[in-house]
Amino acid sequence: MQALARVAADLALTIARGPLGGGSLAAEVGNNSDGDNQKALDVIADEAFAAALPGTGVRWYASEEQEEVVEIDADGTLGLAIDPLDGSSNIDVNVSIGTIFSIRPAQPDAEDTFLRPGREQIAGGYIVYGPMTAMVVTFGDGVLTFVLDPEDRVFKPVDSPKPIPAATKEFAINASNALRWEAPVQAYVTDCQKGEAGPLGKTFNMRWVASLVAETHRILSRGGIFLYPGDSRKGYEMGRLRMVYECAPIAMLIEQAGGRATTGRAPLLDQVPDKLHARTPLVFGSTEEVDRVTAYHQT
Ligand SMILES: O=P(O)(O)OC[C@H]1O[C@](O)(COP(=O)(O)O)[C@@H](O)[C@@H]1O
Ligand SMILES: [Mg+2]
Ligand SMILES: [Mg+2]
Repeated sequence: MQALARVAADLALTIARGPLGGGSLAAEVGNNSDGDNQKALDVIADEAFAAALPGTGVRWYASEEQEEVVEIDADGTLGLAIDPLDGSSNIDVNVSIGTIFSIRPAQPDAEDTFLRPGREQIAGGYIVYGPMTAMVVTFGDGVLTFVLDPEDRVFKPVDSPKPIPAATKEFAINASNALRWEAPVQAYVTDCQKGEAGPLGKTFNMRWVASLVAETHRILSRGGIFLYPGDSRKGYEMGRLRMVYECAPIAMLIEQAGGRATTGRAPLLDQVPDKLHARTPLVFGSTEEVDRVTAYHQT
């Protein structure tokens, strides 16, 4: 955790300086294993986290930016899966971005460490680089929040978020894909949009930041429901978000904060990914609405 915090404090400074560091942090520098464009900051973040890990007890390092698991220390007891830079499309528009991490017991086999249910995580969390930089983490017994003090560059504990309210009137989904969603998701969002006169009987607000960390931070702060379902675009049958280093740690945090996280159909933390970069549909947030989405999938 100290190594993660040190790198995060450095990244927060790099991000805050933007172009003052020389060159664009959003410059395209290649493609990752998922076919995504890699931005300069994706690579800077990945290299910085990997370089900070020797001697910390981490054996296996799995990153969105690397095709395969990397061995750090052969005698380490932990596996670290990481999305070094989440919300890459927001780097050059000065909107919140983040890092998502998941810590697991190391297994003898590199991939087998991560191809297991999210319930086996030791810790899950994120760092959000926004108007303030904060680290939010769970070790399986509630949620802890630390804010980076820019004056001395130390992460300091602050009050934990209150439990996520069970009821909400705010949903988050990339509505540009509406015509391609599966029928249950189309039906649910249409019913949200019908407002008070519709079957849900309340008027909803909508948000879409396009940074999973920022959406999670908002939902931990005031509730809400987030959906990234599968859709009919090629390669998006299972949505966009990756199970091992995006969805599993976020789901652990959300459950620890009293919310719910599912695939739309079943608890996310019970699912077993079939490959390191496997995608999964993700629905999480306030329990009443997440349960409602599950019910729409059952009818
Ligand atoms: O551009 P879209 O389809 O709205 O997707 C936005 C989602 O993609 C992501 O940016 C994916 O993460 P990366 O930036 O790490 O690839 C999420 O943070 C966000 O929720
Ligand atoms: Mg991401
Ligand atoms: Mg990323």
